[in-house]
Amino acid sequence: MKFTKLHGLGNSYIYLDGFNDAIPSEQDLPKTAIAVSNPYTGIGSDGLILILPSEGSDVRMRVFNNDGSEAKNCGNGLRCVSKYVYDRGIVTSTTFTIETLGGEVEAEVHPDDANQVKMVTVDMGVPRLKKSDLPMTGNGAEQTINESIAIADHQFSMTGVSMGNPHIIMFTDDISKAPVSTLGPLIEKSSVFPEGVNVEWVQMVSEREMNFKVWERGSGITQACGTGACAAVVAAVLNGQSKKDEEVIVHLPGGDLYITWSSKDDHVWMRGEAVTVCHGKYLA
Ligand SMILES: N[C@H](CCC[C@H](N)C(=O)O)C(=O)O
Repeated sequence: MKFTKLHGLGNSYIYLDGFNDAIPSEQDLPKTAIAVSNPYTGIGSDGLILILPSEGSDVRMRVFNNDGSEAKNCGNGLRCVSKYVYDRGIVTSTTFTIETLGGEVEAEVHPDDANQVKMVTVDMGVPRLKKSDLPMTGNGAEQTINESIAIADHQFSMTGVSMGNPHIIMFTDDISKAPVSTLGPLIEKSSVFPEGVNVEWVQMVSEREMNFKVWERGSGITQACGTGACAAVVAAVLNGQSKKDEEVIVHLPGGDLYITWSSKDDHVWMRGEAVTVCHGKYLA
């Protein structure tokens, strides 16, 4: 099986090109995601991403976490898919649309003088803020903004944001002390989140800068989460820590993303790198 490995700030996936190559059958996709993600017996990644033809958009992206579960969106994946389809001539324009389970987005690649794409901008659309959008249970308020929620004998102040996939954000004064590996999985699997959740901790540096760590639903600790960074900036604005229309630099473990929540159309814009690691043939 032919593949390409790409990463966005160290959040790497194995990409299969459904325009040019054969891809596994539907029922084999979860186990393929688990197998190729394994760093010892597979290729090593945070999951599997399919690049597919689309009925209504230019391209369709499907995302599988390294536990085989299918995600509804993936910001780093969208930037890498954008780089791939432009590099391979699957699209001929520098702007195009990508269909995801979480909705359609618009991407723009920024080729340099040598027509090489390093930076990509994605219009991630409108964040969804209702509890029912994640989904999540809670105190009955329609939105979860700095709401005190009890999980596993802990009390958390949480803000819930969906970017097509669910995110719960907590603010901390010291990101180095965020209990990502211990409390991340407990929150992810809590009954508060019937479909699971991506869990983010944020330390504000200023109105326009934050430090960020993530425990991803279905993949655990990753170097970066693009949808999570978007959700974190939305949460910061909702909590009065940042402002709409002001670009926020998000320092993730694997690098920086630039996020703006526009007041013009309520869309969230994400700008960041996309890197091709290798092309290969998976034989197992
Ligand atoms: N790493 C991805 C998020 C994957 C989300 C997935 N873990 C889920 O929603 O189940 C990103 O860059 O947005």
